[in-house]
Amino acid sequence: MDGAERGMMPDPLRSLRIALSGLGHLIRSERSSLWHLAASVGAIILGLVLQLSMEEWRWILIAAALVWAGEAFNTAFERLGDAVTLDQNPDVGRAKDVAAAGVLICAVTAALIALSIFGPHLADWFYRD
Ligand SMILES: Nc1ncnc2c1ncn2[C@@H]1O[C@H](COP(=O)(O)OP(=O)(O)OP(=O)(O)O)[C@@H](O)[C@H]1O
Repeated sequence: MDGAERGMMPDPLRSLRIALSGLGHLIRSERSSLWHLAASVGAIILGLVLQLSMEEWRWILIAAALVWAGEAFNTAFERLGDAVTLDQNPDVGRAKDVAAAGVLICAVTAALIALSIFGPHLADWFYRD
């Protein structure tokens, strides 16, 4: 196998490194990522305090992943839009608006999931005798 063929082989470590570098860029460059980070850490702490079940943790994991993935795709669209043109362009503007709508859908869904998991626990905690 020559060098070129080896270059064609999938390298899971390289792919992981690239993905982590993208995640680093997401956290450093997007202010909203800090809110997602705070919300994720907050949900983990609250989940530990309220002693969530395994099933409930699964839903919290899905909710957090939904928001992070939505934000990642939105940021990717923003970068691609900016690479196409920094001038005003209705198609770029519309693409960014639609990507932002995707984030909103993910965030609202995640908030509803979190409410349905934490709500009953918090109600029990507040109203117990
Ligand atoms: N090149 C463009 N042409 C037309 N409209 C644009 C363009 N770039 C941005 N816009 C408009 O401005 C909005 C905000 O775009 P921008 O790239 O500033 O993202 P943002 O929402 O500020 O991103 P974030 O806060 O997540 O970094 C877009 O949703 C779009 O309506």
